[in-house]
Amino acid sequence: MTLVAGVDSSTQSCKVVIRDAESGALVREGRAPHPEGTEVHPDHWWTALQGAIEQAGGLADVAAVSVGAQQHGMVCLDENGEVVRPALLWNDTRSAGAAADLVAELGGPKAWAEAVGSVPVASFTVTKLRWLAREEPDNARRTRSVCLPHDWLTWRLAGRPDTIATDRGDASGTGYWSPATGEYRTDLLELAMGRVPELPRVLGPAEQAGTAEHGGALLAPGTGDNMAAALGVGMRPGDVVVSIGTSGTAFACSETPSADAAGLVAGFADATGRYLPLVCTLNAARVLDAAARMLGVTPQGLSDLALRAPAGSGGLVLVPYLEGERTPNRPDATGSLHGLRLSNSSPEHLARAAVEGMLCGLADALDALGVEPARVLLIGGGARSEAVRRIAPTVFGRPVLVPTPGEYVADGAAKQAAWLLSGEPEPPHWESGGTERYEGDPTPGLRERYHEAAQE
Ligand SMILES: Nc1ncnc2c1ncn2[C@@H]1O[C@H](COP(=O)(O)OP(=O)(O)O)[C@@H](O)[C@H]1O
Ligand SMILES: O=C(CO)[C@@H](O)[C@H](O)COP(=O)(O)O
Repeated sequence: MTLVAGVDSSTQSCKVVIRDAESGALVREGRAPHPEGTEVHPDHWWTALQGAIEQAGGLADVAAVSVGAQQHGMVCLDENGEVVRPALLWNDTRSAGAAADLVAELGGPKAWAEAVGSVPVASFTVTKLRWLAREEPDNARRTRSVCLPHDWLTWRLAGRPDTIATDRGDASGTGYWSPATGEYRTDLLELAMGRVPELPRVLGPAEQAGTAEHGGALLAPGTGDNMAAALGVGMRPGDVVVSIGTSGTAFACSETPSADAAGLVAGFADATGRYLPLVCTLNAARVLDAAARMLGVTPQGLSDLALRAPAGSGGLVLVPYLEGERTPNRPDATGSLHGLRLSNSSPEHLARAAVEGMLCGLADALDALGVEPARVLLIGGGARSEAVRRIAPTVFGRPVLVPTPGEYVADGAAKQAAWLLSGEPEPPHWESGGTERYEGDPTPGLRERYHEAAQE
């Protein structure tokens, strides 16, 4: 049996799956937590990766490895390859002002959408580099090269060779690489930083990034976590995937690049050579964590409570902007409760309002994609909640399919590794565990009440 490993180095944790390259059967797996915070030293990702690999029984018998990771994070390296400062993550909003400045300086949102497929908000790497140049000029001067979380981990697995590699998917989240042309826009980096640091080489979908320093496994290009999830879940044309992790994302696959001047849809590339229009919110699974904490219950307890309350939570609306928000672009917003009455002042109503509020944000994300999906697939840690699975169709106004709970980002990375080994033109097709279908009547007035509350 030839084994491949896939890594998901996402916001909250690192997961490793080891699968049979031929059938995709799961052989072993491991995981380790990441520290809290929106600014994290990459060494923590490396430590977690080592822990997860060890728990998964090591990589000694693995033929190829691929790393999927959280998108956008700014990793700055000095002339010796040392990390200049802790990475600013995708959910760090301190560069919101820099984003607004950059958008204005290039001539507005349309100019950015045409240049790189996306209008940058604080999540995008380019805005973090502008923030660095303005707020930490010494660190900006010491920065010789800039890369992303998955690029850095792949480079570390390779034993820190002279060059760093990335892929189309993750490059498309920088704000200085164009999915439409497949080229870096170094003029935009110049605009952000006043100079152009060294950048990773952008590999094709099944191109080799290197060889692991220990054990000699081949290293596949890796990609951003959403692109890896698309591959892992076996996305088909017409599918929309809604992922409820630390971020909430809704994405479709497309044969052509997109450029939304309204700035809601990020025009990413995917991990197969195609495109991945995507809408991202900052507030997803952690809204449920916060609600469970406030109510003093476990995630299971929150789900039980939410399912005991009436649809629409008796008019109670929770606007879930606990970390500010990215879509809509409201980096300084906070969460709020609306419509509180004696009749809905119960743990059950609050639990349901948290689930419904979080899902209303994702329903808007789904709508913003502007596609009529043939299937909506629900994945990510939050989809493990029974309440989320049962309430989602009543908020989205359409049935949802929930694949067997699993680590679809790590699985997609494992598929990339198997693809590299196969040398085939398309990634391997592995049998999936099937999906469970959830249906429910749309809740009257829910999204209207949410929109009214979110605008206050
Ligand atoms: N049964 C559950 N019910 C509700 N939330 C859950 C459940 N299991 C996991 N989660 C949540 O999923 C989140 C982690 O999801 P994950 O997709 O792994 O995130 P990320 O990829 O951003 O690190 C956590 O916030 C966790 O609380
Ligand atoms: O910023 C985005 C997408 O543009 C996020 O989706 C990050 O890629 C983090 O993902 P998770 O840790 O929530 O999976």
